[in-house]
Amino acid sequence: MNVNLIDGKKVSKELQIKLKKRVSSLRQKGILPKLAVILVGNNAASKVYVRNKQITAEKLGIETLNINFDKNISENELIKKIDELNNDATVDGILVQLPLPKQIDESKVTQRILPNKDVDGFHPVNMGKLFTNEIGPQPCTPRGIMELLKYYNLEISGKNVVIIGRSNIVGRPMAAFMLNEDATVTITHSKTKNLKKITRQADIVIVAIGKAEFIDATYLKDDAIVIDVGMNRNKAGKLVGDVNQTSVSKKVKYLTPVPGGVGPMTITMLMQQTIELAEKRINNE
Ligand SMILES: NC(=O)C1=CN([C@@H]2O[C@H](COP(=O)(O)OP(=O)(O)OC[C@H]3O[C@@H](n4cnc5c(N)ncnc54)[C@H](OP(=O)(O)O)[C@@H]3O)[C@@H](O)[C@H]2O)C=CC1
Ligand SMILES: Nc1nc(=O)c2c([nH]1)NC[C@@H]1CN(c3ccc(C(=O)N[C@@H](CCC(=O)O)C(=O)O)cc3)C=[N+]21
Ligand SMILES: [Mg+2]
Repeated sequence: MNVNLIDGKKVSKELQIKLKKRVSSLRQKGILPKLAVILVGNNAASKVYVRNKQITAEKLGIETLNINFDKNISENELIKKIDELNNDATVDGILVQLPLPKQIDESKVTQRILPNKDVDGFHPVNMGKLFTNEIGPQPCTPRGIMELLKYYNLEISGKNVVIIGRSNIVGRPMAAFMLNEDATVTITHSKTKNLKKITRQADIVIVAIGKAEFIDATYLKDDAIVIDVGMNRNKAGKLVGDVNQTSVSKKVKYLTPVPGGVGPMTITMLMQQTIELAEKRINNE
């Protein structure tokens, strides 16, 4: 059986045509949607993300404010900047790139961003809304994955979904999204025993562990749908996922490639959410 590649680049392009129109209509009303991005230090995955965000925002007409801090910045300095952006009426969305250096408490930073400027959907108020199936800003990567499954008409209701990884960025919110669509959800992590036994029963496997090409065909059943979230550099410096794509593509039914799968969708969802927050300016007037 030949694997079907899930083309995140193509789906992104299609969605971005609609987003561009929404930006134009905002700009006609005098609203310039604006996203502020804070990067501390220079994590490799974060740098890819920052670069691609910049390119896409320009293409769609979204204003960006890029703020770069040295990795030794204090927590107080970072908090001060967030407060400044919270109070800046021209800023619709604030995103702080994760991970942050050790001296900075990630949850403190996440909670400092006003929930109505929390374009990543990581604030506990917004996470709470997601887990109770209410509307609010949502984490972009899992939201993008849901869009991909919808685009390819892949059924979720009643399916066995196994998520590998329990980060606040991907694994945990992914579980909530899937539960909201009536999947039967299992979250696994580094303390999970017999991981293979669990993943081999999954109809849909979402891999977000941060280890280059860790998952091979032996973890999966024949007709599985595999979503590879990983964004790693291999020894040759090439961008690879958490899934051994060569091994897996001989076995499964659907697979997201790296690059060109989940990554572009994360960017597109971030743009969409920035627009959604900017559109609220009209409703709040
Ligand atoms: N494409 C995209 O848009 C995005 C890509 N990424 C990429 O996705 C990957 C994961 O990111 P993120 O979620 O932030 O990573 P984290 O490092 O925050 O979390 C990794 C998770 O994987 C679990 N884990 C690690 N090793 C194993 C193992 N051997 N078996 C089972 N579980 C394991 C950890 O378990 P424990 O909790 O026990 O430590 C942890 O829950 C990275 O490569 C990152 O760059 C991230 C965000 C967006
Ligand atoms: N607060 C926060 N939110 C995040 O969502 C977040 C973060 N911090 N920290 C870093 C990770 C990583 N991440 C990526 C998103 C898109 C690509 C991406 O565009 N990938 C392209 C790469 C193409 C290329 O340039 O080679 C692709 O997969 O096709 C990469 C990485 C978001 N993250
Ligand atoms: Mg830290």
